[in-house]
Amino acid sequence: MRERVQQAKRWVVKIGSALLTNDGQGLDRAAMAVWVEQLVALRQAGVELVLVSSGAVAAGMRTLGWTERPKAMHELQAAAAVGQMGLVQAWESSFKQHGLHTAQVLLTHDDLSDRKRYLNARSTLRSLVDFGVIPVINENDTVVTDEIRFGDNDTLAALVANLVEADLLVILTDRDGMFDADPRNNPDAQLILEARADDPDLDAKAGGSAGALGRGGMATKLRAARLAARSGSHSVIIGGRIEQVISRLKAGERIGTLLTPERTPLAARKQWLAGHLQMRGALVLDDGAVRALREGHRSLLPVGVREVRGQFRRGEMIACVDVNGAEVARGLVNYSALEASKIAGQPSEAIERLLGYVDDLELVHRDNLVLV
Ligand SMILES: Nc1ncnc2c1ncn2[C@@H]1O[C@H](COP(=O)(O)OP(=O)(O)O)[C@@H](O)[C@H]1O
Ligand SMILES: N[C@@H](CCC(=O)OP(=O)(O)O)C(=O)O
Repeated sequence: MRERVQQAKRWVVKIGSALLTNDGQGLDRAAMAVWVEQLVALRQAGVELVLVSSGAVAAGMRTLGWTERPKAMHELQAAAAVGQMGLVQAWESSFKQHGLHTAQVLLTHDDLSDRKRYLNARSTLRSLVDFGVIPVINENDTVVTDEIRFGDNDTLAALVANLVEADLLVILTDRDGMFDADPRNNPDAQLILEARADDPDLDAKAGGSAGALGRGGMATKLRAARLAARSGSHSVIIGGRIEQVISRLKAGERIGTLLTPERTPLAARKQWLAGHLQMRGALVLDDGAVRALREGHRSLLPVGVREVRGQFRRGEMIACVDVNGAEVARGLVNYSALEASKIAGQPSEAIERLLGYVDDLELVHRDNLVLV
């Protein structure tokens, strides 16, 4: 089972508040340096990495000299604004010692529920990863209202795992993993080493609320693992203070709690694509493009499109049909109908000249394409 962890090519690593701030005593830079060392080694082993870092509120509280987590939203938001500064500075300076750079990405719920913003966030994160930069993500606490909060970064991390199509979500927390009862009240609780994410028996075990600093507790971590499993990602819930935790996970050691999905990432994503979206229009492909999709399993480039039918926006679902109107594939389109009609039949290098900008070189990326 642990070979899936070893083989995972794209990791999202989430670090909780309690862990990062050494139970509220301010950012634990020494611990951060140790994780960074291991994360750098992961990168060197070819793993693509996205970090989700909590701790803004906890770090801000410390800076402002507050000892108790405030309840009022505006106070929490103020603390987050103060704390986020130190948080990203600490990550940047730690990665910089290894010659790597970080990028701050602050997201709200709206950014991931709107298709267009979702695609934009996805391209930006992918580009950052391609440039060798480590995205450090947190919720945009200073602007969110109650209705649009993720609230806990476990959920945010799972949605990021969906967004970047990660094969592994690692949730680092202050316990060794998920136990069969809350270890705060049950000294005999046993660590769960492996389980199916969708196992209903887990719900009763992941009870209890969060610690004094975190927001989620184990229930949100379980929910996060289930969300990540929907796009085929494995999750590990594990203690961030375990010695060499990340390197040992990478080496396949059976530590922490591994929660497995029922399907592989691509199959899960494509099933979602095939079943869950309404078709908004169609692209008529020439024979070469039909072959490239069917036989080469390639992305659809504008050059192979003869005609654009219907009205659609970036991120919506369209059908790809051959010249006789027979459906070849369906997928999420990277350009609106108007933009698509301007670039249809043209090489991808011409997109910038024709539109004045380039979102993607493909009209439909093969990861977002299902053959029918
Ligand atoms: N079954 C369980 N196994 C492990 N921890 C649990 C369980 N149920 C509840 N918890 C509690 O969840 C806490 C971790 O959640 P939280 O405080 O939100 O941490 P983080 O800041 O890492 O997100 C643990 O300290 C633990 O007391
Ligand atoms: N965005 C918040 C994190 C929310 C939170 O507390 O998350 P977590 O500690 O992961 O349960 C912050 O940076 O303080």
